[in-house]
Amino acid sequence: MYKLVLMRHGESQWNLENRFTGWTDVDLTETGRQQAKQAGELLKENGFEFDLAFASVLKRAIRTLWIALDSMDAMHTPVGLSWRLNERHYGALQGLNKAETAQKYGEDQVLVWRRAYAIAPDPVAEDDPRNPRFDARYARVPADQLPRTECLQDTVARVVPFWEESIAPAIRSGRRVLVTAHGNSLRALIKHLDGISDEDIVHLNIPTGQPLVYELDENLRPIRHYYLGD
Ligand SMILES: CC(=O)Oc1ccccc1S(=O)(=O)Nc1cc2c(c(O)c1O)C(=O)c1ccccc1C2=O
Repeated sequence: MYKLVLMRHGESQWNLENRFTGWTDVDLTETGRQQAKQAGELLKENGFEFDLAFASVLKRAIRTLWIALDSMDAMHTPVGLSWRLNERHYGALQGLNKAETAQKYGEDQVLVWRRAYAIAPDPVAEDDPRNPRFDARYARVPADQLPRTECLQDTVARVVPFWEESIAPAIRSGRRVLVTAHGNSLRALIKHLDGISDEDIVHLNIPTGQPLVYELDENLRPIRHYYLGD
């Protein structure tokens, strides 16, 4: 039996302001840092150790990992970063809060988007500064793979290959793996692991800063999962 630990980053500044964040590189709040520290302490108290950790290339996930590893006294753990673990790209919604979104697009459109699996918001324009192609951290990503908006289906389509190519092989080789990522990129991973339907996945909400432990059989099929600290 293998164990895999997933963790959503702690509270960020734009979580607090109820803004769509997506690929915007906002940092953790002090509360978010505390959550990461407590998660690390919980993992240590429960005897967890890791041989490898993964995170997105967004600082709120990386810092969550750093703080958790630090409180486990395990900052020597090798870390793999990938854009494929980034949060869902929210296109032109990035930066808007609840009022601005409703004002700009109307409540009806918001309700459609909330429940949709395969509908993406308006993309950021090619020359919009928010276009990932202008960000050095994505320089080595082929331009046709870089999103300017995403629906949840798009996020699943770019997270699952990372699972197949990087995370699953590490687990199969006997490494104990920790993944710190985002609400929708973890939804994508969990959808794949548990075989959750397109309709149901939009209702799955993963709490921030709480380690989620998956026990996997020899074929990496989930046997059970539980949150530490419950
Ligand atoms: C709790 C909250 O205030 O959520 C916000 C934050 C910013 C804008 C709108 C809202 S809301 O109150 O309409 N709720 C709200 C709104 C939305 C979503 C969502 O999950 C949600 O809970 C989406 O997933 C979502 C996904 C893709 C496009 C738009 C939305 C969206 O507009």
